[in-house]
Amino acid sequence: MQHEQDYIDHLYARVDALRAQTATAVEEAQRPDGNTRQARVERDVRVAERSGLLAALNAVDGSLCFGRIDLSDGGSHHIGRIGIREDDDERTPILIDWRAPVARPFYLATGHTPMGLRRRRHITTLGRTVTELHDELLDLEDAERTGYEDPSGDAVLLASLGAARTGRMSDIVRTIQAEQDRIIRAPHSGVLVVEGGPGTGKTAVALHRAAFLLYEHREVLAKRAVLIVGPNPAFLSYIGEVLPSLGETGVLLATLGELYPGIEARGTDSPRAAAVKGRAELAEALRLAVRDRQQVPEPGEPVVVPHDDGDLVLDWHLVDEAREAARATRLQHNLARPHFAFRIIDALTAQLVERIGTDPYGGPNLLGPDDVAQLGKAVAANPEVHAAISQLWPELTPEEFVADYLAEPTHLSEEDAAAIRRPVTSPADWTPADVPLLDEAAELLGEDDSAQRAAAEAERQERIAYAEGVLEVARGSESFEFEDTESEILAAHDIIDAERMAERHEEADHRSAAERAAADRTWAFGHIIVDEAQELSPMAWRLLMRRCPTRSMTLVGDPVQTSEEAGVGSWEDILAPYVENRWEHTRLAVNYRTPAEIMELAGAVVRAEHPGFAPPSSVRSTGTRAWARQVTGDLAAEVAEAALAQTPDEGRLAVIAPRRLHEALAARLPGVVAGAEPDLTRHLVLLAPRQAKGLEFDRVLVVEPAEFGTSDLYVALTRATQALGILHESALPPALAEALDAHSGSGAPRP
Ligand SMILES: Nc1ncnc2c1ncn2[C@@H]1O[C@H](COP(=O)(O)OP(=O)(O)OP(=O)(O)O)[C@@H](O)[C@H]1O
Repeated sequence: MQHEQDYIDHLYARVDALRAQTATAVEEAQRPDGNTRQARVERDVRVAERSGLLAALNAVDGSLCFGRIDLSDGGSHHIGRIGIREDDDERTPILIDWRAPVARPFYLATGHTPMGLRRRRHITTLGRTVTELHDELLDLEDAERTGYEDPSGDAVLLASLGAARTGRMSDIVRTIQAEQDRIIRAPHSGVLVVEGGPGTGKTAVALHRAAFLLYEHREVLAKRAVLIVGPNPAFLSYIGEVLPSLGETGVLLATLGELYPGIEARGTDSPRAAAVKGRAELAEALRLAVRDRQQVPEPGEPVVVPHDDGDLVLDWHLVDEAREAARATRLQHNLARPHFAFRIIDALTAQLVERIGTDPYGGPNLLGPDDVAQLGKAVAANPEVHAAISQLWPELTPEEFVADYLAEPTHLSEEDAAAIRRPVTSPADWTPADVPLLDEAAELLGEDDSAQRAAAEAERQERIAYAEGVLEVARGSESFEFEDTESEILAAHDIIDAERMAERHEEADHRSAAERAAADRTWAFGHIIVDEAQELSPMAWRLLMRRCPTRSMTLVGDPVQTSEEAGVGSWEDILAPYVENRWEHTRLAVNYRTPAEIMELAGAVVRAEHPGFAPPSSVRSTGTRAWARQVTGDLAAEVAEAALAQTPDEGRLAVIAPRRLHEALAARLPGVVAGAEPDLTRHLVLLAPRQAKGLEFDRVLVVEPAEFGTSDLYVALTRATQALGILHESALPPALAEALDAHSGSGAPRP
């Protein structure tokens, strides 16, 4: 133990030295040092490089090193959250990043396939103090014993699974299991689907995969960013600390409702409305609705444009011709509009030329080319003409267009139109299901961004000039001790081309790639991870696929837990339109969260609907069975009483109840606000079943389960890591009652 303590002390001494050095460098670099270009360049380089390093060093403090592998050839490596090198001439690695190939046997080696290892050691620390060691012998011939042998090999895993929850997901880097490791390190390209029941570590694996990909493909991914899509804001805050704890910040976490810049979709739809808005047919309906906005007057009812030299007339024939010509460009609505306008202006000018220049004696038109050009300009500048063009082919923003469409939906059955008909009168009315419609509209309408593009090119030139200065400085600056020599922080030295450097650092824009991506609807992400992927509608998939033209994606989900009516039940249905059958499917089968006793109940509930259903097998049992109690008095009062009695001092309790009970419950539960985004860091949390998706708590009280659909009930029952109780007024769903009875045959505890 002392030996490990000494080693860890040495690692921390190195980290402290690096940190002090870095903090001073950041401080110095931030000091105003004149306004010259060179000074600005130097300062930006230093601040950017050192701040990134400092953030990573701070993130891993207290949990730096967690393992050691002893090799058959006598060597050994310590494994940690980041890589660190010694301050010597060889820059000897003294801590190996868990993502490096050298660390891989730590996760995969078995007695059967030892991968060159003699021993695997788990090091547990509290702050900087080593508290426990657990060794696994992988070479059974090896007679040497350390006294820390863990014959089962899973003491560290079981301790972490049984630990009290904090309301924030923690990383699993110490105990990644082999089946999970293979997914985390799977190749970057293509679509990988990870399916598994509740608690099988899908979310954990997805997040560690993001960290791994950022390490392995930093060059591309730091520039293009990784997008992680989760079901709701509470879930994102639940998982939000996992990547920073691994030293990674270059990731954008977002719900679907946040993926249209400028809109915060906080409104709610009825399940039926969300389902209709999510259907793929909406794409065609919107396309046709855009065409409907390109109008021609009825025959015999021309649009008349008042003019000093006599009214100008836009009849059916003339407008139709202009419209066909504009459509023939195959440009999006707003981009084709100038073509339409040009034809109309041309035709109106011809009318004027005809009227003004006609030779009363029958000769050729009296106007010369200059006169005609002059008239054309006057027509083009005429506000009445503009008004007529806008009436026939309006310039539309996606927001205006979708709001108009929702006020009067077209190209849908009357029933579907009625389900989604709703005025959008303020930005607060937008719902998450509207976001894919807005995005679709933006694609159909197009944006005349030629001015922005010219400005961007000018800015790019400026950046290249600036990067030349950056290179000068970067070449002279010292490197860091990160073991990862490919790290973005280090790589400034290797880059010889100022143009690439300009693209890569984009120093003129101080936002990170993730920040820039968040503000840009057309951003192409380097990789997209979708959690609870089964819930997304076909329209949402269209949006996500547009954000990832390379189709480098990891989709994790569990079709059995689908609760959204709009959700797509099968991976084939989701993916076939985009990648046909070119996608990998992989399954996780072990439940690390829910004890076996609870999982049996949850499995029975689903089996009542799907007889062949096999839930994932739980890795542990607690010996504590679930309990249920029928309430005859005031349900909210009894739930509150039970919740308060059982809220742990350490850890978390969730009450999962139908929304209709939330106000009554919130009134009785301290610190709980009905309708608000739940604060998961509180010891007691109130949730509707759908808000519970993806989350977990030490204890869970499920209230009135007869009001939940099967998948919602399955989700609710599988959230507990320790204990589950059920309180109900109405009869229990029969499958649940039966399963509880089977348990109580052996005496289920009733509090
Ligand atoms: N290898 C592991 N070591 C330690 N803990 C793990 C491991 N794998 C998973 N866990 C833990 O198991 C719990 C469930 O994991 P996670 O939330 O990722 O499951 P999930 O499959 O996404 O579940 P759900 O479908 O219910 O959302 C988490 O507490 C996670 O930290």
